[in-house]
Amino acid sequence: MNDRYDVVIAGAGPAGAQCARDLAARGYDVVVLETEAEDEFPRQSNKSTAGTFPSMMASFGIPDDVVMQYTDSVVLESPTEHYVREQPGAVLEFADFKRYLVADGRDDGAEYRFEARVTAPIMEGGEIVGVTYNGDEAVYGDIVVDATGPAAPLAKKLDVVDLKRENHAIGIEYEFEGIDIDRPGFADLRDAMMLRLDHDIAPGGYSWIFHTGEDTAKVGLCYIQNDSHAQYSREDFSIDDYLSHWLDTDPRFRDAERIEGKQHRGSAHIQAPGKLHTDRFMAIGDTVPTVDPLWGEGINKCMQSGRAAAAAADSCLKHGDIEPSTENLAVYDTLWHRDVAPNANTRLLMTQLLYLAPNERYDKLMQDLGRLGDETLANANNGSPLAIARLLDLEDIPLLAQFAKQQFGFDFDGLLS
Ligand SMILES: Cc1cc2nc3c(=O)[nH]c(=O)nc-3n(C[C@H](O)[C@H](O)[C@H](O)COP(=O)(O)OP(=O)(O)OC[C@H]3O[C@@H](n4cnc5c(N)ncnc54)[C@H](O)[C@@H]3O)c2cc1C
Repeated sequence: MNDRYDVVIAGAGPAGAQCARDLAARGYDVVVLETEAEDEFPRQSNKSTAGTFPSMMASFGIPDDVVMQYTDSVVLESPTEHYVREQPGAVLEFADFKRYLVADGRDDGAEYRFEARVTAPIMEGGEIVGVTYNGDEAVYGDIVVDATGPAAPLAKKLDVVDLKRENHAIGIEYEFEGIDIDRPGFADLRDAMMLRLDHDIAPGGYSWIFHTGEDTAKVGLCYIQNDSHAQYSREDFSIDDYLSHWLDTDPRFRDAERIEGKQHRGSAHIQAPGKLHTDRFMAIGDTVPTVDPLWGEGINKCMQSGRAAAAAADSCLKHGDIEPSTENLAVYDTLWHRDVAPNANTRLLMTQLLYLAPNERYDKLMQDLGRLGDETLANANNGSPLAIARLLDLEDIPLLAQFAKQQFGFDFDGLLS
């Protein structure tokens, strides 16, 4: 078996598989090492609700047959209010989507090795020249990419990422049938992706119902195990308990039944971007971490990061004599900050502020959104300070004070009294 490639990629998630597609399409020798077995792929890594938008489908040529349901709107819910935004989307069958990315990359010549668990970088002269997998097997490349998601075995060992425990977000989801998808008193969730801000259900996070057809939907929740979670959480409640509590108390689930085998679990780190690459090495997707902090949109972001890494690799490899050194791969960082996650730090602060707000403030936020309209939400979502300011009001001062104390250790109490 060949053990030398232009690029070695660890992990066949959306980020790694997209990076491989782009590199193979440009004619490079690329191998992807994936820890799971091919016949049941994806198993544990089948973790995503996979709600996405037409821009992702068009940019990456994703076919209709991996779509479970096209949607027309995104609904934001609070304990007693909701806000509907018309926005076309698609809920994918994540497993089909992952398998499609692998098959399409292979058609262009990408090589995949399944049951290949990457463990460590192989170093020569202080630079990574390959990786070991399954204990004593080795493969070498001019460039190595870590796309293993939160596992990040290479990026951690190379000190490219420092994933912090306090920034760890966990998520769980089941698929159901028998859901009352248009229940009086609630928003109509037909052809919708709904996100709910409600600390009784997801303390310091959010929950969701994504319609997948007729009376079926993906139902889940996630939260970051940080101060906001601690402030609103119940003692001894696990994430499974929160989901059970929601299912037991929301009338939309009264006749709902779980679809067997359709359970998804996963995690990601929600933290400020740091280093993304070093000599001969790039970290992409959730390894970095790339997932959008506010609404958990990871698929598009991760695939964009895979594309940016492929472009950076190409910019070195196509000339033959340009070393993939830290300096020469810096274009990856530039593309990441410009195209993949612009305003990442502002969005992170917004996220922390949002999840700190109490339930009553969420109700008011929905009313304000109804009044201010889609444009304010879209601009705030993109990190516009003006739009964010429009969504805040005088009643938020205590909240902002608490936020400042948590973030910067700055005590406003004296000023407010
Ligand atoms: C519950 C949940 C719901 C979500 N819902 C959405 C959503 O609706 N929309 C959206 O856009 N995003 C969503 N996301 C986020 C999105 O799924 C992730 O951001 C995305 O899957 C990350 O892609 P990735 O390729 O970086 O990593 P991953 O998807 O984590 O893929 C990593 C791959 O690497 C493999 N691997 C791991 N370790 C090793 C190793 N040592 N050696 C070799 N291979 C390894 C894994 O098996 C896996 O195949 C959700 C996430 C969760 C957890």
